[in-house]
Amino acid sequence: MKFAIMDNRELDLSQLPREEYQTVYELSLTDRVLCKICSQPVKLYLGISNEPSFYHPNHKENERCQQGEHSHSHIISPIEDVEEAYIERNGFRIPKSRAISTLERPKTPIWQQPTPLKVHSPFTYQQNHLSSVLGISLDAPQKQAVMTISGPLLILAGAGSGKTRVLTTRALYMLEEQKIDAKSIMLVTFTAKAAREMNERIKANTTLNQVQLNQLLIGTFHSIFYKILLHHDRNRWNSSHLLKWDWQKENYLKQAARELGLDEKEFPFDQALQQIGYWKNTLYTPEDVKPSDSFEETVLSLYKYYEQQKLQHGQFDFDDMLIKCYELLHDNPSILEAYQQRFHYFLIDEFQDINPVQYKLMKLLSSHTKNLCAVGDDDQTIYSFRGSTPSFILSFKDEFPNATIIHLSSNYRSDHHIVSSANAVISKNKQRLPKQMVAQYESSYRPTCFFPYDEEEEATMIVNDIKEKIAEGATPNEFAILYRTHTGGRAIFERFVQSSIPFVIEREQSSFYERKMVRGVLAYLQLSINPDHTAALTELIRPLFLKQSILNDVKALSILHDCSLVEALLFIQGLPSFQISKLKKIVPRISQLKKEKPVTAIQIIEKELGFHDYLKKQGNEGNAIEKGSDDVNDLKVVAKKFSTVSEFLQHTDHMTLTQRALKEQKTYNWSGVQLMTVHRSKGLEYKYVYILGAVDGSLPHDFALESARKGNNEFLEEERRLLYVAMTRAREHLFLSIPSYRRGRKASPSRFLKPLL
Ligand SMILES: Nc1ncnc2c1ncn2[C@@H]1O[C@H](COP(=O)(O)OP(=O)(O)OP(=O)(O)O)[C@@H](O)[C@H]1O
Repeated sequence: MKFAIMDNRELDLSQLPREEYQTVYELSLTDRVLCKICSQPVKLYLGISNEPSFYHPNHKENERCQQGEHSHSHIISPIEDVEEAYIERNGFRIPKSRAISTLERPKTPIWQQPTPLKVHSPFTYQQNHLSSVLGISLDAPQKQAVMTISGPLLILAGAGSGKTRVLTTRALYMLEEQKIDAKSIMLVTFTAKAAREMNERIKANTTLNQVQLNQLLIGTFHSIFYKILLHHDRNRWNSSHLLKWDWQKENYLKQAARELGLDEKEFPFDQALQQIGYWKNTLYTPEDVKPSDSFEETVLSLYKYYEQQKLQHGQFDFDDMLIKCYELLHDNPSILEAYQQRFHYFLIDEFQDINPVQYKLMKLLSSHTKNLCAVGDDDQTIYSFRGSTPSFILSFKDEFPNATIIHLSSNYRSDHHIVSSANAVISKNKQRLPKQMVAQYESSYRPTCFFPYDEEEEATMIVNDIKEKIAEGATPNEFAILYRTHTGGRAIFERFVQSSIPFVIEREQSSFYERKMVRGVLAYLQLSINPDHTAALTELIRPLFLKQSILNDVKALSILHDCSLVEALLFIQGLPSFQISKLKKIVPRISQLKKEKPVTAIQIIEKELGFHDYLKKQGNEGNAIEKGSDDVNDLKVVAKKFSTVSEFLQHTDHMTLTQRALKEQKTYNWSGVQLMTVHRSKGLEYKYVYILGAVDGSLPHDFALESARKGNNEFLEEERRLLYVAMTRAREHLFLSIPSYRRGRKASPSRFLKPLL
């Protein structure tokens, strides 16, 4: 049905501006929207596959009223309603009441049909000759990869081509057929999960007993090389000396910042830590670094201090596990020899993500036998910010001239249309080995783009689509929703919290509302409702450019003058005159904010209450990936859905507490729809995959576009690889969301998809 009544106003979906669909949808969930025919509550359908429409949850009622709407269509023609909605006064047409539907055609498209991606290459089935090795079926290149044991070997395994199957079968083949001593094999993975999986698969297929199996070394780089360090100096490398958490490292950086006279509250320490990690993983000591700008110059000073402090306190971090192990082996030939006597065969998974220190370690260890088998896909390098680089794959043949290179190019995971469109995307990268993945089957489904209005509607449409599919028999575990950055998952997380569908989110992820800038804006709103909100006042100190030490004065002043904490700001002594006049302007405005619509209140906070200046200052500090202004724009997208500040704050509190509770849960249920960043999805596969925000600015990320504008395409290529990884996670159904608006601004489809649209 296209018509409904809400608060005595008629809603006509052909006239309703698209930006209001989400609000009407949410109100329809609370029975505020009524059927035009029978006056019973109706819901708004907002999904992917069908056009939005009003419907009765009860099927019979729905049919009856639908027929009623058709037969009475002349009564409810939008034109007639338009006429009725106006009165003439002094020659002007004035609306009788504030109608939610506009009379002009909305500028945003009412509804755009989901569009399948154009797939240019037809499916040509090439039947692979499969044969069995130890009962595991393999195609010819897979088999060759399994059976090539001696010498350097690079297995270039495209997405879904059976890399994991090959690695585990290869290990089994070495143990079972070649009778190679388990002790002499080292298998390195990137994640503990991958290591566990390989272990289990090998265990399930081997005839070796547990003791023999335990001699096979399978682990992550960190676990393996940390064990070596521990073995050589248990005291020095005792885990109690490990700087495990970022906050521990940040403490050192903050100490250094204080000594350097940096404004501790303003500096992006997380970004600095990332930069230091990058230098360490590329084996750049503080002495080797040549800073390229003022930010790097500052970080270099912090880096020096950080390393000195660690040394003084006998501590180490995760990066040191690899660096110090490399130094140990490199500087002590006898120790290296001892390990070389034990290990003769080396297998490395996810070789495309190897960083210089990891590469050097493996090269050194395998230098005696050169039995180094690396499995990777240069198209899936997505960790360059940690120092990973595809260059080790690209130059493998130069490093090992007699290396065997095997290409696995059959994709067993995904349907032809998914493989073919992913091929079309990645083929535009320049820094890659040319190759094409070939699918093994074709289905009637096409990867599909759909066009929500914004992030909120995107989340609603996806959750409803999943509900429909579950009703048709799918299970929640078969779905994954992928986003570019953690903040990109905010709306979808909220929609899942409000739904009854089980879902799983990365556990360590903090709530969007706990981000620094968001906390800052919310503090104004919280103080507007409660001017004695101590935590909010603490947050407000930073955007007001006041010293944290002033907080105690403010508390004392509020007792002395018997006023609220906010009012006490006006009694602070000794401030420069510009700050006094600023506070005189800001303090009375804060209490008025609660009368505004939340989105208007945020605009006032930004423009009139000085938050914009604060943001600008933050923006200059080199935080390229996650800008504070983006967070504020995201917050405005949420705020738009609420009509009062207190409702909005209730929502933000509820979401923060829910996410905190998830984080703190002792037992965790891993079953449900998976919500994760694209980075996290690597190596995984799902029947249904939804990619959020396939628009410029999101995927590719803004910072990559910015970098490309300055002539550096490196990051843009990595963004394309991210999209490739995301698309190739899907087995049968792939949905790409192209919202018309993102962060409140008009968005355009990802440039990576343009050839396919
Ligand atoms: N020879 C084969 N016959 C049948 N199915 C296969 C074969 N090889 C791999 N597969 C299946 O293809 C899918 C992808 O395999 P796998 O996960 O090992 O790929 P991958 O190369 O690790 O993928 P990615 O790098 O994209 O994560 C799995 O479901 C696997 O069982």
